[in-house]
Formats: sequence, C-alpha cells, structure tokens
Amino acid sequence: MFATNDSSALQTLDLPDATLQYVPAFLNVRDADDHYRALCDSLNWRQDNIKMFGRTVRIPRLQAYYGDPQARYRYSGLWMLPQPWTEHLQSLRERCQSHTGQVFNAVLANWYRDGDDSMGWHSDDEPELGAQPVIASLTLGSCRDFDLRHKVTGQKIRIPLQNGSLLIMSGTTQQYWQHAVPKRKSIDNGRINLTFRRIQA
Ligand SMILES: O=C(O)CCC(=O)C(=O)O
Ligand SMILES: [Fe+2]
Repeated sequence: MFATNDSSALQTLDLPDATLQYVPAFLNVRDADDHYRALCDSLNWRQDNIKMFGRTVRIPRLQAYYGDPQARYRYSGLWMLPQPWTEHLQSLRERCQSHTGQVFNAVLANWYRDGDDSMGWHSDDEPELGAQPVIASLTLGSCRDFDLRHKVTGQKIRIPLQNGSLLIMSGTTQQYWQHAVPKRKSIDNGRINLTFRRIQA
C-alpha cells in the first residue's frame, strides 16, 4: 500500500484525489508514551455537546483546542476558541513544522480514553482552514484505525495509526474524502491525537 517499508521514513500513500504521507515512527514509542501521559495530565480537556439531527449529544471523546489568539473556528456548530499554547504543545508543533515545512497556528487535541471513544465520518473542510489545507496528525498512545472513504466513489481504506506516527493530509484530501476513527470494543488503553492546523485569519 505504501511506497516504502522503512518505518522512520516518510511513506506516500497512493490514493485518487488525496495526498497522504505517513511517517510510522515520527516519535519513538517511549517518547510517544511519555507525551501521552503528560498531555493527559496537563491539557485542559472538555467534553462538548454537539447538535446532530436536531438532538444534543455528548461527543464520544475529550477535546482541547490550543493556538494563536486569532485561530478561532467553527467545528460542528461550536466555536472553538484557542487556549494559549503550552510549552509542551509548542515543542511538538515545532517538530511537526520542521518536518513538514508548514506553519501551524492551532492544534486540536482529541483524547480517546478507550475503544468506546470514537470520531464519526467528517472532512476537515471548515472555511477557516482554506482550500486544500495541510493537516499534520500525531498519534500518541494506543494504535487506532483511521478509516477513509471517498465521497464520490465510496472507495474505503484503513490505516492503523501507530503510536508515535505522523499522518499528513494535504491537497484535495478533505475535498474528496471523509475520515473517521471507529469504536474498538477490545481496546482498553487511551490514545491522544493532535491535529496541527493553519487557521486563516
Ligand atoms: O484521531 C484522529 O486520528 C482523527 C482526528 C480528526 O479527524 C480531527 O481532529 O479532525
Ligand atoms: Fe478530522
């Protein structure tokens, strides 16, 4: 599926209408576990409600949003107002920036406490992200499946995002594909995912 098998190297995933790059061992597993535990304790996590089909439901995971003061955006009908960067998130942002050559001004953190927590099908296509956004997605903790589905053809693929990996989505990925993190009843351990983004002023 991927162009190379070297786990420290960048792998390009060849999918129609998408630009996806995967770095399986962006962080080593020990460092990734340390980051997971420190972020569980230090981020200001909240569980929001969203409106779905006219009903109010609690989202099945915890979230925390950090960034530059102007990096506010609407997400599932909620205004996400950034909390100021912590030193820890700043250092991870810098690593993702130097790897990708991109500038990110915000990060959405999702904490899947166990396999009951999940994220439904969506695209990261809010207008505040601009056309063809570059999103760098860092996985800390348990490996969880990341599913992608083409909006027109219905083609599906699954990428198990391993502990310490970085997935970079760019080009027309958000325009043509949705993604989701399905429930996994057998997983007891947690995962934090950090998606670094650039919000347009
Ligand atoms: O947890 C993940 O890997 C995906 C997170 C995601 O899709 C998002 O934050 O928009
Ligand atoms: Fe997303």
